[in-house]
Amino acid sequence: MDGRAHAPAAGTILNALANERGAAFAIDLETTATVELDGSREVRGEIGGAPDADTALIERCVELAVAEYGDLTAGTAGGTVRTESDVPLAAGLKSSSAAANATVLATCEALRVDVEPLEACRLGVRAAREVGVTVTGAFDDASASMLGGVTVTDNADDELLAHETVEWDVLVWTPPEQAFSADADVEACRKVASIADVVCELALQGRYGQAMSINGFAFCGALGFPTEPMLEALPDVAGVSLSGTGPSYVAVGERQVLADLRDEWETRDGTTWLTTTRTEGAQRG
Ligand SMILES: Nc1ncnc2c1ncn2[C@@H]1O[C@H](COP(=O)(O)OP(=O)(O)O)[C@@H](O)[C@H]1O
Ligand SMILES: O=C(O)C1=C[C@@H](OP(=O)(O)O)[C@@H](O)[C@H](O)C1
Repeated sequence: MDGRAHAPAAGTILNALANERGAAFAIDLETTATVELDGSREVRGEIGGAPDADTALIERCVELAVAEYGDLTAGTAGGTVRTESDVPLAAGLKSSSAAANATVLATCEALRVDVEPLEACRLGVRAAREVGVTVTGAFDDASASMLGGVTVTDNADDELLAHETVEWDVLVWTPPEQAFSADADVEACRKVASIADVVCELALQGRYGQAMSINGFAFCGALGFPTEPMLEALPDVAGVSLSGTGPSYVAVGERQVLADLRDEWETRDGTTWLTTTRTEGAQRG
């Protein structure tokens, strides 16, 4: 019983580490998961190109999806899961959400069951909480990846507050470091909670660019990332922010403005992508 699915990465509008409310937008980088269920009673995970990375998240996603939707008497417990990804791991671009969503959907495909997208998304969030790769559950990132477009969420109860389709050009810069969400300084983030409340209000009003830039300054301050990349982007972009807990930065705005900014961001080490938002979220097949 085989299944395959893919899910996009995302960039940040509001980091949920301050007040558990978050907002994110799907971007055109993606992760593909392939699941084979063989009744072997154990799930073995593999991450393409990263043999030493932690496979607990995708293994737990398969286990939970089989337990929830599989017929265990039909020999579905156990098997293999493999991801292939364009999304750098632990770079603030929601590699974990993309991997979890793709894996849950690939398992549903292998089981030949239809599951409502937000239900599948919440299962991946549960897996992320159980294996400890998240602080709040990151339903903001997971829902943006699952649905496409922008989502605003309350991660305290995995509630979707807003979902909007957007078509933006996006510039991403990923320095050559990693920053695992589970290691983030949550106490420092909580100090900017009153600023995060304002960012949330702006996001709920659809003022995403302003929301992003305020988020960026607040969380660069709280997490100790430089604001220079943001100042290089402003005032010409519509919005710019540290993405997630870093180290990546994302900017949105006119394509030519972003192309000029890319020339500046490219003088630093790392990788830049001039890409777009994704209106279509995670898909089976
Ligand atoms: N392609 C992938 N396949 C399987 N697991 C992945 C993949 N990408 C990320 N993960 C899981 O997510 C963890 C990183 O999550 P996190 O620190 O939140 O980074 P990000 O901001 O990229 O989501 C990794 O340690 C790994 O467990
Ligand atoms: O673990 C979490 O609860 C979160 C991690 C952060 O994202 P990254 O995983 O991209 O750093 C953050 O932006 C998100 O709102 C919540």
